[in-house]
Amino acid sequence: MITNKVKICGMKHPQNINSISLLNPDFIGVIFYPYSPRFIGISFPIEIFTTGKKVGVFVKNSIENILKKIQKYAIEFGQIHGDESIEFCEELYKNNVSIIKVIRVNEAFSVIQKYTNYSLYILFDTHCKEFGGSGRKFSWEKISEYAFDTKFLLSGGIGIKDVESIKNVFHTKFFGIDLNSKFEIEPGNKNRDELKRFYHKKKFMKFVDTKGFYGEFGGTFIPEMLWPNIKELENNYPKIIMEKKFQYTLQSLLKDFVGRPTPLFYCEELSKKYEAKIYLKREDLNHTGAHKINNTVGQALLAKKLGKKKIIAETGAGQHGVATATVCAILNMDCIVFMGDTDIQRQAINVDRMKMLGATIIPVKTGTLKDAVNEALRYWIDNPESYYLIGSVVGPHPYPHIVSFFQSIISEEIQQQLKEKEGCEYPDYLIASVGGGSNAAGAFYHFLDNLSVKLIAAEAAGLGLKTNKTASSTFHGSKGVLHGSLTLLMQDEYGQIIEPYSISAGLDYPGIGPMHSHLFYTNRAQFISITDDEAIQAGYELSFLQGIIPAIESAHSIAILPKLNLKNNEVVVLNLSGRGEKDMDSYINYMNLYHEHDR
Ligand SMILES: O=C(O)c1ccccc1NCC(=O)[C@H](O)[C@H](O)COP(=O)(O)O
Repeated sequence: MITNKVKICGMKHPQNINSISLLNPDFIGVIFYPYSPRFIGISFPIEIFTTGKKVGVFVKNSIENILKKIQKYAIEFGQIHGDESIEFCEELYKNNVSIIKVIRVNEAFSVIQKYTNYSLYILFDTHCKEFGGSGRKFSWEKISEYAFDTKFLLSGGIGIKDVESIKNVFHTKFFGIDLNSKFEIEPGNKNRDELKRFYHKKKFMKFVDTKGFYGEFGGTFIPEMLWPNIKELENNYPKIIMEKKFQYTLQSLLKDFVGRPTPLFYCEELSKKYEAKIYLKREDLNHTGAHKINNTVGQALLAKKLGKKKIIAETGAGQHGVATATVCAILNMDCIVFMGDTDIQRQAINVDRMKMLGATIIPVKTGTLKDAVNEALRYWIDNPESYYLIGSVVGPHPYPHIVSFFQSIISEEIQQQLKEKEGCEYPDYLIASVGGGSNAAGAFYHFLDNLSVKLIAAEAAGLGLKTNKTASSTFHGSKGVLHGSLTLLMQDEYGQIIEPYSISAGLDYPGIGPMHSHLFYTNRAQFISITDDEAIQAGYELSFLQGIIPAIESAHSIAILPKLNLKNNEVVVLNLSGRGEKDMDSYINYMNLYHEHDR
């Protein structure tokens, strides 16, 4: 389990506190122990704390002093480090102090019992003569002996290298971690960049287990011949992605080449119509016209680091193919794109774009996206020196994890932008369309554990749920293995894949990624099916109301709006995953047919 709570302890300079507050720690600790090099001083302007619950750290202090400090600085928690008597704790408790009792681990855990009635949390720290801030770890195995109900934080020498082991602490009372000296430039002065990297890494390892399962979905179900390729990727990706240099190159490209951050646009007319506050996350404004490039930049850099020179990719709507060809062009890599011939016809302009960017297109006979994936996997078996750059949160582990992580920039930005615009980091509703599910995975990512955010996934119902022309994988799907992972897919009684259909080339995939299957099974996200008709109408509505022609994939999300019972002032964020130029023929043909039918 990876816990969400982080306490950052021991800053003593106002400027430093200010900049660390911007990372939104859950708790900020200041030290009132004069013998500590992190002692906050006698008169400190503590009103500068902007976020996080304030924790005062006290060692062998008197009750009177503790209460005075707590009152003066409006402190919310008293962390006590001495060998306090039970009467001492009781007195603080009676004075409404929320106690964090520190247990220096070399004591028998039975000693904790007497404190549990009066402490809100226990903080386990390494036993040392300084009482805290030693930078030394204790053996976390000992924690398995802890059997009381009070939640605990882990502390003592925790650094950036510990993220993996934190994730492997399985204890129901494990509540948070405390960071201190391992993130310092000098005592009392925290290194914001290092802390940022820690947060980043912690978020990265969230949700998926080490074998690539999201709950019961995911994993690696592949032919033996692919095993070495997958293992090479699995063994190297966390290390490479977390490297400072890799992150620097990735962030620079996202900013200067892709054009991030994309705007969060308030839609006045849509908001009036649906009586809510509706925002669009403008992924359509990315270079190449969709969210797909967030992932291709990341994976192509990863491939380069692995020493690969040739990229292979599949594409449905052509957006992933174009994004891959674009990145290969700028990074000077060979690019082969597999594409179903049905899609080649529907997305002719994207085919031309890929060719112009230098990619080789391999048509897959009588096929769409699923056939393109099959063919790409076959090619990869025969050409293991190449890198398979998957475009959605599908495929064997670690692909769903890698793709969702590279797309998580979407929700990271939404959080920051909502804070600026609404003063709150999260919306009431977050809506995104799901084919394989990469744009939705990115838009949901940082909100997954905030249960007050209602996650809505728009699936393609095609001509209707009751027809055989549909791509609603949750409605028609059952558990099975698709393209290397256990997930929900549309299959017949013999386990053969049912051909999906949607007017949107990007949504007619016969399954959804394992993360989405898990969100569906656990009811964390609601999946709503949208017909071609509804999507096209919604695409026209967004065009004339807001001046934005959406990709038909994204129009499925717009079509969700009338289906929600929105209340005034509820904040809705819709991920506008792509722009509609590539779909002009489909829009126009559909409307012509519609009007012919009317006549
Ligand atoms: O940090 C100090 O100097 C300190 C001194 C005396 C008592 C407590 C102190 N720190 C408060 C903490 O709870 C620390 O964050 C905890 O001991 C972990 O520190 P570290 O080992 O440096 O990560």
